[in-house]
Amino acid sequence: MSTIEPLPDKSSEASPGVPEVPADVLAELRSTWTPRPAPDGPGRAARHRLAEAARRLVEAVKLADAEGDADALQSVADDVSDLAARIAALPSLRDREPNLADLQLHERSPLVGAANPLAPPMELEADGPVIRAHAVFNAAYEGPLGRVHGGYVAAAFDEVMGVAQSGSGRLGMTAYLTVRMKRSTPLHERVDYEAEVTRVEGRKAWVTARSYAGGVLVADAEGLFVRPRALVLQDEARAAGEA
Ligand SMILES: CCCCCCCC(=O)SCCNC(=O)CCNC(=O)[C@H](O)C(C)(C)COP(=O)(O)OP(=O)(O)OC[C@H]1O[C@@H](n2cnc3c(N)ncnc32)[C@H](O)[C@@H]1OP(=O)(O)O
Repeated sequence: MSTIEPLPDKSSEASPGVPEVPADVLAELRSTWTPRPAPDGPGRAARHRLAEAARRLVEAVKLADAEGDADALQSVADDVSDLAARIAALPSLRDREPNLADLQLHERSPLVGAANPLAPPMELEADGPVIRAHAVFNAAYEGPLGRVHGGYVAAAFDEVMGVAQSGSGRLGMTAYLTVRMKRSTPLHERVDYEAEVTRVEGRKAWVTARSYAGGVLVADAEGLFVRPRALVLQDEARAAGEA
């Protein structure tokens, strides 16, 4: 198995075809995913703890043996069902307008959200124009035995690349995402990601990304992010108002 050099520091490199984005604009674009801050109060800390407990619960359920004690499984199914009802009876985000902290990707996303039990969660950081991330996928993400399911391999890329597109100076939606899975992505060990914008044309931005396990390239991806026409019209109206 060939290994590669540690991920290069590209923080000071400008790619041809990618406009220079002023630091303040970039900071604003990236404000929806800032690296995860400490919880802003005891309620949020408790919510993160609940999500982490739910992650352990999901993995434990996934691994529960059908050949074990059926009565014990029925009993914990009753307990989990009661717990779900207790949580659903607590005040819900469905009942109020979300605030900025609720809307942050690092809070709510199914890949990086600390409050979302579906998220491993991935950790994100900016290194100049390059977005780096890492994650450990537990047994709940298993596709082929001992390996991450291909859909989650692609989803992790979409998240990292969706953040990296801010290097284009604007945000768009994933129009296409092509992932080349060169090797299996392993469970239970750290997977590293890096992504950056490689080309910008009008409202289209192309982003490439790579993932590594133990320093070995396991997958790479290319995606097109398109700023929706409706948002472009809003941008133009705002710019005309400011002129
Ligand atoms: C706004 C910030 C959100 C951040 C989200 C981050 C990542 C995500 O996970 S997004 C969720 C998954 N993605 C989606 O749900 C996207 C669904 N699709 C859409 O909403 C629309 O098709 C959208 C926005 C991509 C394009 O729609 P629209 O604004 O009408 O653009 P449209 O006029 O059709 O196309 C614009 C240009 O893009 C090109 N284009 C659009 N889609 C594609 C595609 N799939 N492949 C190649 N080119 C495409 C068109 O050919 C056109 O090119 P040109 O200007 O050269 O003729």
